[in-house]
Amino acid sequence: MTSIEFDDVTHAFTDRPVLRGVTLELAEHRIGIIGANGSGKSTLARMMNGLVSPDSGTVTVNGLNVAKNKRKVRRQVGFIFSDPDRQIIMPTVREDIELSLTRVTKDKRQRRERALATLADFGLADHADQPSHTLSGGQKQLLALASIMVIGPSILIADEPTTMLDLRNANMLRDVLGGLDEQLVVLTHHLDLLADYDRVLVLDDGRVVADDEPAPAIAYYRSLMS
Ligand SMILES: Nc1ncnc2c1ncn2[C@@H]1O[C@H](COP(=O)(O)OP(=O)(O)OP(=O)(O)O)[C@@H](O)[C@H]1O
Repeated sequence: MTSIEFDDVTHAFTDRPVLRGVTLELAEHRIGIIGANGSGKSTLARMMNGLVSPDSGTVTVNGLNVAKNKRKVRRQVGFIFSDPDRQIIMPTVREDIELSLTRVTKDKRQRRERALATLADFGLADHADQPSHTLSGGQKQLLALASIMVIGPSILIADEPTTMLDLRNANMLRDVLGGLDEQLVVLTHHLDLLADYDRVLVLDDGRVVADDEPAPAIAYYRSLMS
């Protein structure tokens, strides 16, 4: 069982407060975070793997203070963004997965075997030797996800993972994310994505203003935006 805890976390960029005393314990399997542009969602998410550190308060992941244990935490917390091109590094699809696997095994043959098995798991088996930049947007996002999951994180944070995808690919990614056993935290403006999640938080101006099941949390957000 994984857990992410925020204890009275504040943060400001230059002088502008972005998070204002956030206290949370996130232990559910699938959690959504919604809120207006600039409400602080990405900042909150980036604190979960040490990309941003709090000005005051603490963030703890599986019992580890993130600010003091960034390396250990990053092995446990995977992160995907809207734009998979930010995460795809190698010329071919298989090589990209193999690069991630250098963190897991030194054995080249094992890396190749595991890369091919992972590509099959993520529906990319037929694309193993394709140049990564020629994949469709949906396939690129699957590759970015596969490259993260192959390292074996216990938590996945997805920051607007469907923003660049058409409806078919967004639905496909929703299903792939929904099938993961790992704890999942998704930030999104695609509210439908969260319909069967366990918990949805609404952020507004750096504060958690609703924390509920998806339907009431989304209804609250809609009322806030109207
Ligand atoms: N590196 C930075 N330097 C300065 N200001 C920043 C930085 N990162 C974020 N901000 C500011 O912090 C505020 C919160 O940004 P954040 O990205 O957390 O919001 P968000 O809720 O994820 O927004 P969106 O839905 O648009 O992605 C915004 O006003 C943003 O301009």
